[in-house]
Amino acid sequence: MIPLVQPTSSGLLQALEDLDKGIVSHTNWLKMLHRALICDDEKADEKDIQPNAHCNCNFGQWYYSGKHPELDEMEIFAEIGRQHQAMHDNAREILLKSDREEPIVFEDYDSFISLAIDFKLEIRKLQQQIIDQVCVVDHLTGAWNRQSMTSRLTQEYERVVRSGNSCSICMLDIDHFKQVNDTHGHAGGDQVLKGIIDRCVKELRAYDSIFRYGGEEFLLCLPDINPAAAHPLIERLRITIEESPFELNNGNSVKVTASFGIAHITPEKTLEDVIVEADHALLYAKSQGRNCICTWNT
Ligand SMILES: Nc1nc2c(ncn2[C@@H]2O[C@H](COP(=O)(O)OP(=O)(O)OP(=O)(O)O)[C@@H](O)[C@H]2O)c(=O)[nH]1
Repeated sequence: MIPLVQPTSSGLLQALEDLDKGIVSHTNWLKMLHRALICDDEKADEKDIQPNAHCNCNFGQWYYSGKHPELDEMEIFAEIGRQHQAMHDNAREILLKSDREEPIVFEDYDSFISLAIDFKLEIRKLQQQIIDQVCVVDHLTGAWNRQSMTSRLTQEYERVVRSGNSCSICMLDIDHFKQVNDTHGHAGGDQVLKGIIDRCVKELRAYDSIFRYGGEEFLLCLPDINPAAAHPLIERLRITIEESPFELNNGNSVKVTASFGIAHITPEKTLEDVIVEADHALLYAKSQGRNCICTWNT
């Protein structure tokens, strides 16, 4: 199953922009390099002849800055770094040959230009991966978004039907959240939403997933858990939310509670039925005074 949450995407969106700048600056760099090689009155940039030219260009400075931890863990990002260095190393060799007035054979040129093309294609591939990731994640909380929920839950439903394994879903809704916004502002409310996800990550299992279902409502998918075991797991989460105050950036501390509705996936029900059941169970929990769990029994 997919993990609980993904890192929030503001860093990734910034990376998309920075990668675009990398493409633009290297397109300009290629133009200047060709000029230096072709036009008699143009000289190569001294920086391009240095052994560490790949660290000194704008993209290189950004690449080695360590300011994008989300990318540093991606294999494709490491590959881009290798290609970028190889491209600069090749350019340096060509420029030095030109300086020494040695012939630049077509193999030298072809290998250099292939590296330059591959570098650009690899950056475009990374950008596509980032876009795919950003599109399935809720930007505020890092939970999976509603668009990704149906396909993920369908996979889980099919697994239950195929293998007979159990799976529960749980609706979580923060109690009186409007009051949090009214008292602490929308920014304070946003911090509480993020804090709820932190508490879910702490209490749920690594293979559970959290989807942002609506404003202050989340759907938890709990695979391989029998109906009897789902309740104690969610009870731990309920208590953690109730007992750990949320520290806001403005120095205030807020206490909130949440209500929960649990339903179980079974082959004879549709996925839509199970979501409706969890929703009904949640409404019942609200009607019972909130800060409690209600399980739909069929
Ligand atoms: N800060 C913040 N508020 C949100 C967001 N999305 C929805 N809300 C607010 O969530 C509140 C939900 O209010 P209600 O549906 O009345 O529910 P409630 O106050 O939690 O009351 P109960 O659910 O009945 O306990 C509204 O005030 C919305 O403006 C968001 O992304 N950020």
